[in-house]
Amino acid sequence: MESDSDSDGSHISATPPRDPIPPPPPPPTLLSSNKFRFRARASSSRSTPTSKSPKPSSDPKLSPQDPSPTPSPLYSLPFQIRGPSLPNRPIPTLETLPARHLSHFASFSKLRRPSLNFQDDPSPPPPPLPKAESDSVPQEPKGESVNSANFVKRRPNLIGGNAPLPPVKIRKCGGEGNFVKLNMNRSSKRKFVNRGRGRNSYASSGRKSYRRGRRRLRPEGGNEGENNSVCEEDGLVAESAGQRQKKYDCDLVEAAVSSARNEPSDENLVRLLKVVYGYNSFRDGQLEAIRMVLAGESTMLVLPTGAGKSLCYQLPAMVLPGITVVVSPLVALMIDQLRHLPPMIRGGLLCSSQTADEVSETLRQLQEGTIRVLFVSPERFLNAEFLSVFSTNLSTSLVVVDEAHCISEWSHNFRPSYTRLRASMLRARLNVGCILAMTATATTTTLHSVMSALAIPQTNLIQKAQLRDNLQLSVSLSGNRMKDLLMLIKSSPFKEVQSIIIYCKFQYETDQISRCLCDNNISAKSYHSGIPAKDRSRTQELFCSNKIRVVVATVAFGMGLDKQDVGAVIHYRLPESLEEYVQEIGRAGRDGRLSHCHLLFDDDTYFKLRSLMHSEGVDEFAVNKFLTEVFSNGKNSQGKVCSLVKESASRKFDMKEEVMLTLLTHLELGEVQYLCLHPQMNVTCTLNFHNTSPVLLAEKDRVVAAILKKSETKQGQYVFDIPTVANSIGITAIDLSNQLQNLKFKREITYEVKDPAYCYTIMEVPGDFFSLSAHLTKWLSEVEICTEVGCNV
Ligand SMILES: Nc1ncnc2c1ncn2[C@@H]1O[C@H](COP(=O)(O)OP(=O)(O)OP(=O)(O)O)[C@@H](O)[C@H]1O
Repeated sequence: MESDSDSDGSHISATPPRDPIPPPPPPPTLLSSNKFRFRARASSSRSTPTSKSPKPSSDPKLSPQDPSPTPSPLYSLPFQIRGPSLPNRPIPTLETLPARHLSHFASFSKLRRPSLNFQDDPSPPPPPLPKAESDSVPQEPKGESVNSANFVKRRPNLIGGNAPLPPVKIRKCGGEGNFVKLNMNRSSKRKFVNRGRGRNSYASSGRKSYRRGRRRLRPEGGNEGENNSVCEEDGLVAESAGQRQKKYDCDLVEAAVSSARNEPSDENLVRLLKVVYGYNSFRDGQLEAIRMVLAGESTMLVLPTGAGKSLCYQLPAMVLPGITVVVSPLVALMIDQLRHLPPMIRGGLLCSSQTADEVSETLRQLQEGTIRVLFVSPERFLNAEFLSVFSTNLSTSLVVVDEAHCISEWSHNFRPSYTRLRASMLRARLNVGCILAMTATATTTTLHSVMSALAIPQTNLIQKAQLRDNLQLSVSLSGNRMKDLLMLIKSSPFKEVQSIIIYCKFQYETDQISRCLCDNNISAKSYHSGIPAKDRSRTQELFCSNKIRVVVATVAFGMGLDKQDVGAVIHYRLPESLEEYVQEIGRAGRDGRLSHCHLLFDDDTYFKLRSLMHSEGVDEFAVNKFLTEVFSNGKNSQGKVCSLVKESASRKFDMKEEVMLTLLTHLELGEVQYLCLHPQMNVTCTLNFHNTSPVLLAEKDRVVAAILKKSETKQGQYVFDIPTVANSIGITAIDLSNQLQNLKFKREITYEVKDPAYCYTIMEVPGDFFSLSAHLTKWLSEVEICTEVGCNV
């Protein structure tokens, strides 16, 4: 019933509402060394005009006969599409340039639409795009809704201290790694067989096992995976993880950990790196970060995607005495990180897709000290059972906040529940002094707010250059995106690319495009937060093991994706901000090879996005109405759990869900604590009685009696609000759902729950709703302004 929201990525919100208003004064610069090395360049002299005539296509599905709407190039056209099935047709490109020429992050809303009169462009305009006529090429739907859900927030370490260190005990391991078993896979009939030599005992009891390293996943009795194709993790190291794993020598590892504990010198750390990972040297920024963490210094680490941030907590996790807690925004990301832990580090994860038994088992192993690295979602910090484990004598040495930019309301991935992650809270709840915040993308303002929330001194920022010379960027104006996308993908250089990610804005688009690609014999799958977690996870596996060529995804895909050989990223629509664009193209070419990033630009999306940015502002009246509803139970609700159904509230107040959650989080964590948020849950229950009559059952069971009292009956079914029934008999919603489970187990009832809702307890009713609404609205609009202008980037 409880929904942590950690499972689907749907809570990775889009940028908070924006308002294109003049920029605020720049916040203080952090460190002079922090500068991204992108250079702004509006146009490139490398552009080469082309004027080839279109030839008829031999591809029956794409017969370009119609000289229809001449695509207006924004700039000259260096980008040629040639292929057997296509005419020599230039895709009109805005620019083709390496990624390092990107300007500092800024909002796309600030992009000035380049003039189309070619006055800057001495070259003749390109020939018209030929019209492709194909049954399998659907036309762009007109008038799409833009309201889609897809728019998506010291105690010193003991090294060198006096505290006793636990003995260095390295798990005797072969090639096995950390298994992830989640009930999200329960419905799958497929079983994956671990080809490693052993298995981790910490794993909970799901049905599907994953193995770390190169995903050698073999479906039992299936064809897929028979060739055991391997997901390349590291283009720099030729040998496979399997080969590396064989080289583990537990005694050597134990000795290396022990030396690093006694003296965390560079030499000892490099030795540990070598014996555990097989790498000869640290990458830029890694050693610096590890040294800081081992010295108990909270650190902000900004390294590009694929630069090796994970190693900066994995290695300390082996050396530090207490456990390492890694906060991650997505279950898929946690699973991936868990899989990639070196086999000698025991890992565990807690997420909403696990059963109560799986959660209890993980917590038990945590208390026993079996788990060294625990992955959790930020919502977990609302969970009393989880926090109670840390109030015992469990020693936590390090908290890692992965994708730390989600903390900042100025960031493009702001996630309200990340706001909870403050140094004071972590210190109070986990008794931890050292925090490592990691991100690949952050503006100066984002960094500033993350570091201030986590009390990371400005001097403890490690930020390395984000040069990605191997990314070739291009843009084309597109009249019919679907058709142009197909042409693009079937033409050089994209047709030679094995792994491609296509980013879309809307969920329906991803499904539509993947179907269209499959119709055209291009293996593709869609990925968005509306797809069940197990299917998304399967899609990611298939992509990583090169069983499918294309993933068509919303923003939900890619954070933490460790696939080195993604050869192309195509943006089907303009992303909302340059920051988002940079993060998404960063998934290409992590193996250092030349990779291609193409953006299909169109006026429609540009104006639609721009108007969205104007229209998303929340007005004071709506905030006032929202507050009135939130506190509608007023003082009578003392200690009782109130709920606000997300979907209906969003419609009623015309507010996006993440704006509502932002407001609620502010009401909890602002200057005055007006409320206390609980985990989100489905609050509407529809129940059927089976064996015993409801009245008889109610005589023996007070829960049933309360249900009968507080329900509406609809066609013989009892419909009730879970918090209302729980409040009426003074139990928690969790207790209530446990009792319902019991009754279900005894075959007395069956029930279904729906309507995800924010749940909270009122701590204090605001005295003046008007001034609070004014304050909150002002705060939100400051966020908007700052996000709009890219905040001093
Ligand atoms: N010192 C090193 N030498 C060689 N390879 C390394 C080194 N450190 C890390 N790697 C490899 O680089 C790859 C990427 O590492 P990792 O996944 O930690 O990157 P990341 O920075 O966390 O990326 P993302 O931002 O996408 O999460 C991994 O395969 C890892 O084994």
